[in-house]
Amino acid sequence: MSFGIEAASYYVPSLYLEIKDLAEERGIEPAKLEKGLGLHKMGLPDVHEDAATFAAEALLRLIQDYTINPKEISRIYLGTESALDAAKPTASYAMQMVEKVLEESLGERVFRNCDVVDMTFACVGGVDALHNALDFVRVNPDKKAVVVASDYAKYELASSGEYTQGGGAVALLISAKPDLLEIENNWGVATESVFDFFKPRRQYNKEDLNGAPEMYPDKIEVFTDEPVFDGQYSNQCYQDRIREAYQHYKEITGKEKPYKDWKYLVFHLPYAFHGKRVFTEIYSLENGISYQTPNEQKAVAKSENYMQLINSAIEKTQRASSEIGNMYTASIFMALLSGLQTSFNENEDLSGKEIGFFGYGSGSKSKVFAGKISPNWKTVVEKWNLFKNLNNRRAVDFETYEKLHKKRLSQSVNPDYKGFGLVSIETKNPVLIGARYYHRQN
Ligand SMILES: CC(C)(COP(=O)([O-])OP(=O)([O-])OC[C@H]1O[C@@H](n2cnc3c(N)ncnc32)[C@H](O)[C@@H]1OP(=O)([O-])[O-])[C@@H](O)C(=O)NCCC(=O)NCCSC(=O)C[C@@](C)(O)CC(=O)[O-]
Repeated sequence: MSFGIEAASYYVPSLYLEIKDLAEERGIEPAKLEKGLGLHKMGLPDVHEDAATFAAEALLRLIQDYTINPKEISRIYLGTESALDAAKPTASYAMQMVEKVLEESLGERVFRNCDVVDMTFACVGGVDALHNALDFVRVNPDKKAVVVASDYAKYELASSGEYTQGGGAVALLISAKPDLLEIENNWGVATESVFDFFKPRRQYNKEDLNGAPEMYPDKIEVFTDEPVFDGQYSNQCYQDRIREAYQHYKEITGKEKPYKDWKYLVFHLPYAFHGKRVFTEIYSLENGISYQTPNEQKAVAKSENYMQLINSAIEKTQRASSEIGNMYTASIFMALLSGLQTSFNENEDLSGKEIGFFGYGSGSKSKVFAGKISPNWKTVVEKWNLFKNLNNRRAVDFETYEKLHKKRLSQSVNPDYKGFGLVSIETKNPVLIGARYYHRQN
């Protein structure tokens, strides 16, 4: 029996900022961001959007595009590091929004008996959700589970993370009928507790907080959506963890150079070119290439053989990331969608081809695993129109971007938006303070 991804959907917010506009305002050479890191556009949530609306959009599309009976979904595991509450899972908000839409046709509370939970380990939380969902269907082959990865990657203005911002969600149906990708049960894992990127509770004066200061006492301890991070150290941790997880994968599978069998190498992409920049280490180890300095490592990236590997196995998986930016937990899945959509558009036959995955989450953990493309993969991909949809978004100017970032806008940039949106956050009723209310605009 085989297990894996039966169907997949995504949601990307409809606003974006051109990276060259950001570069100009911040005094950064655009070529560094475009040619050095592979960034072109940065996806941005509108005023009414957050990780819960992203997740709800992706979940609803999954159900509608593939005519799934929601009552057959036994579990919804949501990977996120943009949780809206420290107790009530973001998955419960997303589930409720979708239930409301389905109410008319299917009756109240279609997810009444569904087991819904969030999973958090920075960017690898979505892969953890996938891993657990697969374990669940392997034990219960007649059941289905949904994985949603949803995040808003936000950094402090003018920080080195600012140009990598992005957001959105990917939803996957996991079952014993893997029409898209069959996933094997071998998981290379590497974990080390480090402080490369994290979101601690921090104390603020209420006037320094974004949003609605009237909601808060004078001093408040909150989790903010902007991380504490050390960019170059986080790159090093990412490189170390994927090397260790890949080594572990080799040990448990007995495969000698597994990457050579993989049609696509799908990485967690904090920015488009990250995978190809860090994989030089594993590539060198596998091919007996030694280097002493960072510059010598960079030279490996320019070698003819490595360039060939990038062109055939990595470049197509980067394309969506260049248009969106970091999606944290959803980035690795969007990289998969990007590669498959490109192959679909180019009429390639991927049936039976193997794909290798390199997940990473700061703090830190990596998971390396692999899957095989199913003969039916095109029937899943034909619903996506990924690049067409990315071309239909609305550009905002730099001033609007900064206002959105500082939460200084009270009206949506796109007042005619269609879809899920936050309507209000309770500020008065003491037993409901902070409760979030959503609706769907048709
Ligand atoms: C990612 C960094 C560190 C990048 O940091 P940086 O300082 O912006 O860039 P850099 O110096 O590392 O690289 C710039 C590249 O542009 C090139 N360049 C320079 N100028 C030009 C030019 N004119 N024309 C063409 N190319 C140019 C330059 O040569 C170099 O390319 P290379 O040669 O090394 O391949 C920064 O953006 C950052 O701090 N980001 C936030 C943290 C982050 O994304 N870390 C990534 C690893 S950790 C991770 O992935 C987890 C995460 C972040 O997603 C969170 C989670 O798990 O939840």
